[in-house]
Amino acid sequence: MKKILLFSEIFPPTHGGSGRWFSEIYGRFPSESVAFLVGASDGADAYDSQSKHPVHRYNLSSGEWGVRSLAGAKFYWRTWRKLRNTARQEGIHQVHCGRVLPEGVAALMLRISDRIPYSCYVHGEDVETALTSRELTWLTRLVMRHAEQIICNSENSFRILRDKWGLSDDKVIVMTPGVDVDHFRPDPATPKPAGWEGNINILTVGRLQRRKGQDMMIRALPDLAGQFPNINYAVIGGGEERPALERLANDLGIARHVQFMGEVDDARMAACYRHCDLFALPNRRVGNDDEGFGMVLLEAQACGRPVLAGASGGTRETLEEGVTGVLVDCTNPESIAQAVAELLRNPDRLKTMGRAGRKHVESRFSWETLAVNARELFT
Ligand SMILES: Nc1nc2c(ncn2[C@@H]2O[C@H](COP(=O)(O)OP(=O)(O)O[C@H]3O[C@H](CO)[C@@H](O)[C@H](O)[C@@H]3O)[C@@H](O)[C@H]2O)c(=O)[nH]1
Repeated sequence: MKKILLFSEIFPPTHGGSGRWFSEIYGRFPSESVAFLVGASDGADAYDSQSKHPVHRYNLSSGEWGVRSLAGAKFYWRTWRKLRNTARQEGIHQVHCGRVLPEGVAALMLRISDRIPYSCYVHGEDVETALTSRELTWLTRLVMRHAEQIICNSENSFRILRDKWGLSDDKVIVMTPGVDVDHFRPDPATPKPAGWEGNINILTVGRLQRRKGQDMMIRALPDLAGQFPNINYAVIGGGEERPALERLANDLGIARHVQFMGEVDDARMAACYRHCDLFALPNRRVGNDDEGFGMVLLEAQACGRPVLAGASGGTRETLEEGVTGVLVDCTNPESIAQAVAELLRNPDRLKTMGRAGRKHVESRFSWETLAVNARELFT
């Protein structure tokens, strides 16, 4: 069996969609067929000691993804050396890169030095934002040209590669992320999160970054709080936008309706999913940054919750529109407030949607099934 090295900066215990995706899929492969070379992070030792696969950690963060600056060239040189040593030590036959940049550049160097082929994952926003710089466009194209396969997370990402990058269909495959339907499941016996009792709770999970749209939901809150005085907007996740979001809530005079919960562990997060009245990912395109797929929408549906997603990027592929959730233009707070109010006035519809959501993700997005498909594809 060919041995794969999964090479990705983002990997548990760091929170993030791609890291969860890779650990769930490759973690189900036989122990002798996979090794990991992944980003160093706090708490990694405890995580790695539970892994049945060898895990190598390396500090892959660098502000410099271009190759023309000295710092960028040095970063790729160091990263290639680490990748080459790990590949030789583990007897690797193919490298799977978590992203085209920066991981793919080091994998291309390894292909030249050691003739080990590589494939790259594409998430949507990465190949959109690369188009904003000539150097990153050139580098991305170079990495993709020499890759065996490009694996994208959604039909939406597939279309970006085909229409904006001119990639041929035979090189690109769509393999969506999934959800752990055993961990994320309805369970009314779970205690309600603190501060939720007696409130209408709307939940968003994800990094606090502009494309996720937490700001738009906060802007919709003055209108919603006028109609539902006990509304509570719970926000799970950390990120660069937190100070701006807190200021916004204060400026709008609705800070008491917004609960910033920060990063929480999976158990606490599951409790929030289970008890929210509505899960919302009010994503929108910001510049070239757009949501590629949105695993949080699968997690909420797995917990039997109705979902609202922005009508942008690949999020529509996570839900059955009108059946398990709704797609809304989240570029303005008015349309969000209107859609949320309509849903909250109809608790029976919310219940039906939640039940349908659970069935939807069970039948299409369980990791077990997706991992079997991935093994057939890769080994
Ligand atoms: N426990 C915990 N988990 C968190 C937290 N914040 C985020 N997560 C987890 O991090 C993941 C977020 O995944 P996505 O919703 O998919 O968003 P992303 O991190 O921006 O991921 C990118 O890659 C994905 C895979 O291709 C894409 O689905 C997504 O659109 C985006 O491109 C989810 O599994 C979510 O549970 C937190 O505070 N605590």
